[in-house]
Amino acid sequence: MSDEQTKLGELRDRIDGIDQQIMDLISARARCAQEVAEVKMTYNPGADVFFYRPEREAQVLRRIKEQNPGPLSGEEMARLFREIMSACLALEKPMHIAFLGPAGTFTQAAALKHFGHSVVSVPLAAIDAVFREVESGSAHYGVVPVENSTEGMINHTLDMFMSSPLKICGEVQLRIHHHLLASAETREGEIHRIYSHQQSLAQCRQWLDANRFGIERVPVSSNAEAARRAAEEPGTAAIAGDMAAELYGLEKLAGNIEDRPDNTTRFLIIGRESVGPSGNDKSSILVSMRNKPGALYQLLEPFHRDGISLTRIETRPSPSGTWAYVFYIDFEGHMEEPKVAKVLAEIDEEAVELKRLGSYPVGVL
Ligand SMILES: C=C(O[C@@H]1C=C(C(=O)O)C=C[C@H]1O)C(=O)O
Repeated sequence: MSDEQTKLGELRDRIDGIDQQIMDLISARARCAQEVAEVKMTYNPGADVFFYRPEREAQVLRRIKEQNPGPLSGEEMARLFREIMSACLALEKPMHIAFLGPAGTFTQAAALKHFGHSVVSVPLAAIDAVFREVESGSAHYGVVPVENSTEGMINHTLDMFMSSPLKICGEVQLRIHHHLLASAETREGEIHRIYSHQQSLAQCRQWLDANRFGIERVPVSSNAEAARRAAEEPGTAAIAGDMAAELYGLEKLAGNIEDRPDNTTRFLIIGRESVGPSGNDKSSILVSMRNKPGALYQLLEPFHRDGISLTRIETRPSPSGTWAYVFYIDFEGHMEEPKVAKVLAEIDEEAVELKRLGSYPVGVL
């Protein structure tokens, strides 16, 4: 045996030993999580016990990122632990997660990034269908897109909160990389039409103008639908992400064609239960004010006075009348914090309506 082979043999023996230890430890962890579930059931007999605790999971992942010794990056280590927690939780009851489908959308990628792969992900055709599925209890949680760094807010999602009783339970951000995709049978020169979702066409507008000028762009209901069509219709291409490319067996003609390299979409996790404080939280509210001078100032002043940072404010037309507005506001902090509770109580006195959409951990992954 050569020196190289001897050394490799030793290292592989060590890896085998370490793998055995990792497996034993993961199994011990899984048994602990099972015991947590038993304790929750014992102390809440007959209740519909929520095993999943978003604030606790956020704390676990944050600690992993902070204490990770390397050489793996904190993100990578947290991703591995995300999957371990997901598998442990699924021992009790795999969660059903409704998302804006079809299979292969960025929303599905966001759902799996947030919950890990040991969930049942349920594709639905529209944002309001995702809300209904969670409201009815058919799904435990839902995942919907809310804003994109290039294209702005997804108004349909914001407007759903005006009428829905659901809470925001979490957020997850996903870097969005778009590719120009076609089936193996389609040659580049034959492409006469490019399918994609409206948002994605907008996110790649400059690239398309510079590189595929004059080719028809056809908006469809999702990127996954675009990929499905490109797979079926010769002479067409799709703009979509890796998941859709893989699902429909498409080849990449050009990769990462989004105009802005930091192109990111933020998704919300919606559920029926409020989430407790995790130590690093955000909150969202909807407020409608009386239409009088200084109304917006009056709304924002208490936040400023108490040093609460707003992370987003968005204006939407109110469903109740022409030229009436509803403000959608995200800010730092949890509604159970006294300072936040005080500001919200003040706003409640002045507002026509204040709807608390929820407090939730700042996205960790
Ligand atoms: C174990 C618990 O239940 C679930 C599983 C977790 C885990 O595997 O670490 C964390 C939070 C919950 O989603 C718990 O509440 O601590």
